[in-house]
Amino acid sequence: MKAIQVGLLGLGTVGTGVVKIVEGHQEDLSNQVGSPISIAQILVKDRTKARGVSIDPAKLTEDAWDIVRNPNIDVIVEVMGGISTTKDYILEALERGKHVVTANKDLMALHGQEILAKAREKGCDVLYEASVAGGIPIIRTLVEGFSSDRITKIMGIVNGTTNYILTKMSQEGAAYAEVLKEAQELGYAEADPTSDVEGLDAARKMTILSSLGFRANVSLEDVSAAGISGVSQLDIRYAKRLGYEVKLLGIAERQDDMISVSVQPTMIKASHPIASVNGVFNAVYVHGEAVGETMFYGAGAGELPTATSIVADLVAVVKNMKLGVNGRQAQLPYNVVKLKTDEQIASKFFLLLHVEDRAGVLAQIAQVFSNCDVSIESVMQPSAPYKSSTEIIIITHQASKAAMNQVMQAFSGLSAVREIKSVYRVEG
Ligand SMILES: NC(=O)C1=CN([C@@H]2O[C@H](COP(=O)(O)OP(=O)(O)OC[C@H]3O[C@@H](n4cnc5c(N)ncnc54)[C@H](OP(=O)(O)O)[C@@H]3O)[C@@H](O)[C@H]2O)C=CC1
Ligand SMILES: N[C@@H](CC=O)C(=O)O
Repeated sequence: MKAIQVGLLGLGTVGTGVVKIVEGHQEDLSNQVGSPISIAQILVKDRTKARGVSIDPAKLTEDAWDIVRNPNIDVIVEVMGGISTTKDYILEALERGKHVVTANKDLMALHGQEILAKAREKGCDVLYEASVAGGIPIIRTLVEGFSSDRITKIMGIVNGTTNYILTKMSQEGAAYAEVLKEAQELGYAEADPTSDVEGLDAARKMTILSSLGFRANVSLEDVSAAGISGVSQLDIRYAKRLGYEVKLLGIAERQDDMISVSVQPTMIKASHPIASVNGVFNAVYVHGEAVGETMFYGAGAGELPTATSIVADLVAVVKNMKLGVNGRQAQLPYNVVKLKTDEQIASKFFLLLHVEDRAGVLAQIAQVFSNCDVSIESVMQPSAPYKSSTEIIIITHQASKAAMNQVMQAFSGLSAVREIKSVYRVEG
């Protein structure tokens, strides 16, 4: 039985997990696909570096082209990261008839359509389950499990690093910078963690999920993104007091042919199942017209959870090879959708304001909301232990983003409002 030859691009956190699972589960994998799977060559930056697995040094190369151009390699597993050069390797591998499995959301969010078009042309598979939500099989679920339904909402915690940070801030009062360092040490964060904390990693994942879920050509520029670097301990404490948790949520909504996709720190009702998703765990809530509410949960980052998705894709590729049906999964989006305007995007909002401590201020503030057609659900003036009488919290009823922008603008010209400390979308 001829072994399937795999070329592994990258032997970091995820690549090491791939080697462990392919080697540790060899018998089971081979029984499933009908051939042994062999990791024949591995790309690294530095061949002399100590590795977390024992590797025959003869398999290591520092030149990606050695692998991409090797005629004996059947499947390329790309876990090196990067965009431009990595895209060249993948396109060349496809040109040469090799199948590709990747965890690279940056690449798939930016150049997915081009890569999938090449895969179709060449009759090759490009599978990327690990690119979103680590060990949760959410891509397969959206593409296959929901093929019969029309998805109207995808809402999720899709970045493990930021969820780890927010959880530690919320449960242990830990300092942001310290926990970020921990998340890096645990192998959760991106090479440049700015993309985690500023919401770009989640935005890339939401681009992928909304394209697949809505079967539409959503691009990264369509996704508005904000991260967690401005979330304070005070915000988290007030959220808790009001019965909410602060989570970095990706939210994609569709109504007929109009969509909106965003990533932002959000206050979610503590009773919503997503509010109790903690640590490096991710969860994706999907609402379909027919199925109603569903939710998927699991580890969103880390060596073995991510490698599980990679190796599952590898198994799918090899099964397709046996059936001679590679390339059929690379379906291109066919729905033409338009982006909702700020007038059409609605949610509840939380505002923490620093206001002048004098009579009549609340009436002035209420007048601004009323002028902008935003109705107020509740107002709270925190008492001890949050005893500054100059802080007020307002939660609105559903309001459009455009109307809230008008409120903000009006506050910036109102001396009664000294500072807009925080504004959050509210869900649940
Ligand atoms: N970490 C996680 O939990 C998850 C990561 N991902 C994605 O998986 C991919 C890999 O992530 P991760 O394993 O964490 O990254 P690491 O930084 O841990 O590993 C990257 C690996 O690629 C090698 N490499 C990088 N650039 C080059 C290059 N130019 N030439 C040769 N080798 C190179 C490195 O070599 P060397 O070891 O010699 O430095 C290293 O082995 C990324 O796209 C990431 O976004 C997706 C889901 C979860
Ligand atoms: N940095 C990412 C890794 C997985 O995609 C995360 O924290 O979710």
